[in-house]
Amino acid sequence: MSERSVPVPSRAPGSAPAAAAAPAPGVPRLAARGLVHRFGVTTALAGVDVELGDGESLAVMGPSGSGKSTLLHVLAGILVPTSGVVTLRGREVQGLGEKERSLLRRSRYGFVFQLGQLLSELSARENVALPAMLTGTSRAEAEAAADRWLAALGLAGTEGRRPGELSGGQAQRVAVARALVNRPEVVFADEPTGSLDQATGHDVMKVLVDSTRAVGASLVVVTHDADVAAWCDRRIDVRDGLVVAPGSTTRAGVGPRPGERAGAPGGDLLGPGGAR
Ligand SMILES: Nc1ncnc2c1ncn2[C@@H]1O[C@H](COP(=O)(O)OP(=O)(O)OP(=O)(O)O)[C@@H](O)[C@H]1O
Repeated sequence: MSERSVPVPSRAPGSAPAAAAAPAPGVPRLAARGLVHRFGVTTALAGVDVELGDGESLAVMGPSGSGKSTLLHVLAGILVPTSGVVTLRGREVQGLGEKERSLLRRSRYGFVFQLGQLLSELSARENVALPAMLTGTSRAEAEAAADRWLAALGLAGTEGRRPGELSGGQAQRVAVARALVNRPEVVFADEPTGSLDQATGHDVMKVLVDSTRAVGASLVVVTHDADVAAWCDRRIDVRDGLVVAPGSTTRAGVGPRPGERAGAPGGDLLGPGGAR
């Protein structure tokens, strides 16, 4: 798809800019070397190396218990690895304190998890606005940005609804909007379609991949589903805490995505008449 066809909302005035400097040539956006993570006597990661380029999407596959979620949590600074190094644009982050890691996660990363992650007492608008408010954007500006994101992802008219009043697919689109409202550098998604039927999961993956790419973010997707992994530029397989099939390409650059007609414009997230 054409990146220009994705209607990315402009940044709200006064909203927190991505904290990143311009990327240094040859430095991966996110990288890990020799990651080991143990939970007591269980070794969840046994020495993982991984790199993620600017704007690249990476699927992490593997059987249950192989270490996929642990890898995502360590890459995202949710967990501190037992040993090994994680760098964001060349800067080590695994040694940061909890407060700094929390700030890093809020301001430079976005997260999409399985269904049920939205705050049930808040409206769709408030759920999306929250990360912007947590990084210093005023409520009015954050909610205006939230409305733009919801409209861009095909959810105009649902702003005031609570998660319980949304379909599963709509709720995951709200989650994608929430992950992107701060224009993160990396989006981490753990089984983002895990609770959805195949057709709805396809729609959510399309929105996730297209909109993440449109803001220039890189994407890590943990999944059991090869169809979900096929949306990503690259795939790694994790077994027993090790990467066993690094770098196999699942979608050779420009080929149509699953279910997408060859030659069809892929990025019309707004539907007919919705582009601005
Ligand atoms: N908080 C924890 N405490 C103890 N052991 C844990 C914890 N989290 C994960 N583990 C163990 O670490 C290993 C890797 O778990 P992880 O959740 O990363 O696997 P996974 O590949 O994501 O699995 P699934 O696909 O089932 O979600 C497993 O043996 C798991 O039981």
